[in-house]
Amino acid sequence: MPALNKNLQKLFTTAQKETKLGIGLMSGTSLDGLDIALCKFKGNGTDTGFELLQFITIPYDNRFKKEVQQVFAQRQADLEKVALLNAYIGSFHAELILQALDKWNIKPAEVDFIASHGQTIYHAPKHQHKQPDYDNATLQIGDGDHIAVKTGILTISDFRQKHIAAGGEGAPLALYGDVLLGSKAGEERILLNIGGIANLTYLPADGDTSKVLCTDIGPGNTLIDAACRQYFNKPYDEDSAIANAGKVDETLLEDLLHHPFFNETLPKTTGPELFNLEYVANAQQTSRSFNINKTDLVATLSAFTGRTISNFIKTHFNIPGLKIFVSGGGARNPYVMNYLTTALPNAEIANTRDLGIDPDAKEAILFALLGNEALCGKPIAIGNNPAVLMGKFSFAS
Ligand SMILES: Nc1ncnc2c1ncn2[C@@H]1O[C@H](COP(=O)(O)OP(=O)(O)OP(=O)(O)O)[C@@H](O)[C@H]1O
Ligand SMILES: CC(=O)N[C@H]1[C@@H]2OC[C@@H](O2)[C@@H](O)[C@@H]1O[C@H](C)C(=O)O
Repeated sequence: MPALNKNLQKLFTTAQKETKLGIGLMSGTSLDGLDIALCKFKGNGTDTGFELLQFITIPYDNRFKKEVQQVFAQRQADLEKVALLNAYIGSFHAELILQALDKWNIKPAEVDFIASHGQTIYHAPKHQHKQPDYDNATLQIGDGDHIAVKTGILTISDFRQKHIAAGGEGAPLALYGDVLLGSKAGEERILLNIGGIANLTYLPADGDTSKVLCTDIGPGNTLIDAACRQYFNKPYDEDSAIANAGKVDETLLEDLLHHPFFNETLPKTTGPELFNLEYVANAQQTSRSFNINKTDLVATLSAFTGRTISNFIKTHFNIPGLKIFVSGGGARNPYVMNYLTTALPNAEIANTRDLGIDPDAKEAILFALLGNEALCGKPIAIGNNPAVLMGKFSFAS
């Protein structure tokens, strides 16, 4: 009988370990940096014991951001650049992981696995691309083999393709971790993540997973960031300084809200392919608000984020005793957070820190958890989402 490939032998041993050390990586649509979460897992599924041991966001420099922006969410892109970036981002992320491990005094050999999201460069759900011959599609780059070979650590990557292959839109994948880490019997909860795009997971008090809903809502920070980059030469509106100095243009705000995306059936996903400055320019044209000053524009876009999130929650989850736990960079945007508090007076709004989950680390933790499930979990049926284990395995040699 031929001998079992050594990688597979090691994989079996790793999968059966009582506790595992895993690194979760997230590089989101905001392109602010790489989130690296070092987590310890015991068990799997609803019995997952989890501890965040270390977390760091390593900011991207402007040169890297500009390179990725050349292809990010672009209908037309240089294919050579895509190929180069796929390898480059894998190697670059590996380098950042090694830097983080060195800082934390941990040897790569102590880490059982890396779960890497990669960098989304194009997200194309069918309701958005509308091409009859094609189904949902999404593309994340930053190849897993490069990470595995450069770090020497088993790497699990490209999680979204399985979700699409099994009938989903490839996102949000947050629901699997949100259900495992965020549910509490007797409490009606929403876990709201305000990243580039805002999404939420509804976790019912009775724990009935068929009632769980996880969906994108619309823009989180993406339009605010785009306007700050374009008109203020700033990566984002730090502490809402610009929005707080501006005045909301109600006519433009109303027009921004008129898009079929907001009436799509749930769950639905989106990205900066739709919510970009062209979207804003079109709304400005229809509402004849081209002349508003740029400070008012940032205020209006911030209100747009607050309005779409609060409208969504009011429409779908008008539930007494609702508790909302916020994560993502948008939780640091006071304008958006104040908007939500005012618009949702019946809900209690807190931070995921109250659940023991660092709000900046949440998405990286969720990918680490998906990696743990890929190694030793079972597919879980949640709502009408595909019951699948996701991720592709890359070995170091
Ligand atoms: N002090 C602050 N004031 C206002 N906004 C802030 C502040 N700190 C962070 N942000 C916002 O958070 C963003 C980063 O958020 P986050 O890291 O959650 O995004 P992401 O992970 O790229 O998004 P996604 O979940 O869409 O993939 C910044 O681009 C900015 O808009
Ligand atoms: C295709 C893609 O990268 N989508 C991201 C993005 O950022 C937020 C929102 O849009 C969400 O759907 C998703 O990420 C999170 C981590 C998710 O899958 O749950």
